[in-house]
Amino acid sequence: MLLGVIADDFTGASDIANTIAKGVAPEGGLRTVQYLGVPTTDAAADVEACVIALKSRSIPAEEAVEQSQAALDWLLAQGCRQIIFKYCSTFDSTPDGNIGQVGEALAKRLGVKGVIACSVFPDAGRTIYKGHLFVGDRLLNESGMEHHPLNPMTDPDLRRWLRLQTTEAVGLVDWSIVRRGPDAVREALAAAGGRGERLVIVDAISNDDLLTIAEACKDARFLTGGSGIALGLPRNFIKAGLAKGGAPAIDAIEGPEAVLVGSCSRATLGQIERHSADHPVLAIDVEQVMAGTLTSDDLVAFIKANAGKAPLVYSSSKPEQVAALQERYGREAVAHKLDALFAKAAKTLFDAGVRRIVVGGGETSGAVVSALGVTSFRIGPEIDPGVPVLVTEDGTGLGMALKSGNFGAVDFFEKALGAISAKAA
Ligand SMILES: Nc1ncnc2c1ncn2[C@@H]1O[C@H](COP(=O)(O)OP(=O)(O)O)[C@@H](O)[C@H]1O
Ligand SMILES: O=C(O)[C@@H](O)C(=O)COP(=O)(O)O
Repeated sequence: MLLGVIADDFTGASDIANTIAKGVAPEGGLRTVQYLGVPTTDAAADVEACVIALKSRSIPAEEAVEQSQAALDWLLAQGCRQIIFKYCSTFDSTPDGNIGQVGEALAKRLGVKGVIACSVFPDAGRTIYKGHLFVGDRLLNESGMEHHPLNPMTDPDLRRWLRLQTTEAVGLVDWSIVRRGPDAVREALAAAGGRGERLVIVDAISNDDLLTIAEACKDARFLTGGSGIALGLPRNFIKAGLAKGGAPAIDAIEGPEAVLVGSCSRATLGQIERHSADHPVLAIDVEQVMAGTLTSDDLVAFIKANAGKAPLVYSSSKPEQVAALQERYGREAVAHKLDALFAKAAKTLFDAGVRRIVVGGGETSGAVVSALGVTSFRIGPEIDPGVPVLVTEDGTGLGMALKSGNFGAVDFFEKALGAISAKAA
């Protein structure tokens, strides 16, 4: 086993699994499996990269650390040479955690300092300059992420934000160093470690910068960041003769379909609007869900009645409506109720024969996949940057796409259903 990843949510896990499986031309990627939770058995002999999806982004920090340590134990037992802690490209966390606590705990356990913390993902518009995170041409705190239902991102200065979650100093390797190449980055990280900086924000504004950083981290035991940091890592192993490379391939999945959306992110709202122009969509009335008068049976009935037409159900609302619902019922209570609603609907639909399920939202995906009892996925082709086709390994023939809230082109939902059933070229 070459590469082991601990991801703090399910969409994030499939994002980085996609990056590793795809790699970069001409070498290609690694044979990658995504596990849902810490596996209880060893990985298959042909697997070169394992991504463990946790649901630890929004839980208390001590629990997130505990789960991440358990994932690390398993990855080390598989013989992984390099470990990554994957978090969101928009640095999703609160002043209470969990990126800092988990990153520090894993780094301490592995006995390393001067560890990169880089959430850059240029293909999805995320760049870091002078330690400040941009989404497209806006700073993080003006990108829509300031309205996130669970972790409003109100500060684009990642060193300052991360420092709220760490016990040790946080460093910065800025772009003037990154542009000088891999040796300069390696030296700067070593110097940061020498100063006692455990985690170090690293600037990057392009995929070329990420390839520089990956080369600098060729021998690093531990990295933290978004999926972008993995871009050049398969190539390191392939060039060293430790893996063969190539493109990901899986079987096409046919069968009835459903699109379930709990993400309230800006990109998702646009995708729902687009989908509703020529497909049946059901807007969930959250007040009715909270009152118990709208249940998963209503979602299931709608999906079944519209089989074959790419039916979509969503709870997603605009920021002011989300705020009003949270004010009335409490943030956790609404999220919990909606996650449970989608989870139950997905399980009923799967039992009724639905075999292509597309989910919008990280927390929502975690709830759905857990309810379906899926333990691992093989990684297929990329649908849009950061979102691959996933097919269950257990022979149930379930094809899925787990879309991070802010990912995907405007026609994502229709495209994803098509990609799951598309035969390999
Ligand atoms: N209308 C709503 N009001 C409040 N919270 C909502 C609403 N719809 C969904 N949610 C909750 O908001 C959270 C969205 O997070 P997530 O699914 O991770 O999406 P994203 O990927 O956009 O972050 C979920 O826990 C979901 O249950
Ligand atoms: O890094 C990213 O942006 C994604 O991989 C990710 O983690 C998305 O999380 P959600 O927005 O909660 O889906």
